Amino acid sequence: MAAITRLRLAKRSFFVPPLPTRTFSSSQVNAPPHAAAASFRRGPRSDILSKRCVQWVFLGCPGVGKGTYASRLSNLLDVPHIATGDLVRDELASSGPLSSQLSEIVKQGQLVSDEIIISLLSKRLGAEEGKDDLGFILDGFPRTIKQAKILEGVTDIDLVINLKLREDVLLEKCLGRRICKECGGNFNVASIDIKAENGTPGIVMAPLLPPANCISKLITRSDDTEAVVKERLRIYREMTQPVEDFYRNRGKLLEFNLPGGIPESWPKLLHALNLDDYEDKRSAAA
Ligand SMILES: Nc1ncnc2c1ncn2[C@@H]1O[C@H](COP(=O)(O)OP(=O)(O)O)[C@@H](O)[C@H]1O
Repeated sequence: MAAITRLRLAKRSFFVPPLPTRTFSSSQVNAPPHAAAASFRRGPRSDILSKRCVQWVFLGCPGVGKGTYASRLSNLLDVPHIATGDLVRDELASSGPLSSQLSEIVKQGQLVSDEIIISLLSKRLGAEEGKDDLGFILDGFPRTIKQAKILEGVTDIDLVINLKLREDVLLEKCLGRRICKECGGNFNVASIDIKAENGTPGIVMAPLLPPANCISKLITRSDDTEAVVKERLRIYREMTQPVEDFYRNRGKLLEFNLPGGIPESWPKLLHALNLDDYEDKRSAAA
């Protein structure tokens, strides 16, 4: 566990103050920008456009799109995206000392022990040592109250983005997930088109299809079967939902109801984070 103290990254250029909890949904596009994100605007222009530090966490059920949006934000803000699910899968693929133990746990949709996850995370953070301390975007960690407390003991998290989507859609999205075994690209063949009913809004999410050269190389995650996804959702409710309360009570939780697929959700997420013109400003400053 000592190695996780590497997470104590220096906050250099930016401080994001604690923020009130609020829910952002598609119907609230015109709501005032998120309090934490508002500090982006308050910062001097040089801070906005040059290197800055974020220490953010993505929470959300399996299939909600944590990896997709965390990776997009990581590219936009130029900070490392650290996904513990990827660390587990890399360890499995490397046939390292933990792989046979991990294989059974992951196949059944169970959580890996806190000790193993922290050891994998510490190893990954070790790879960042010596690089600019720009912060990080964590995806898939913390997933238990114990992990959240360990993280709190070693560093300050500025913001926790809690992505939300209805459960029937989560299942469809997990079952539609495909990965190209050659380029590592993530795709989704599920086509979601649920009509509005009894006051519940409908939702449309177009498939994210692979390019022609990936089609013959697509694989499915071993834990993306219906039975295992349902178990992962159950475990999320039991073990990870309390982590939402942990951050809600600390005023750090931004709830974001995904209004649809990437083309609809991405600009709204940027708006909720008060980052909607960040891309333009960055290119203009380049
Ligand atoms: N923080 C964590 N604690 C325990 N197990 C984890 C953690 N992160 C990932 N795992 C393991 O890796 C698997 C895949 O994780 P991830 O890709 O984040 O899945 P999901 O699509 O369910 O969000 C999990 O089902 C779990 O077995």
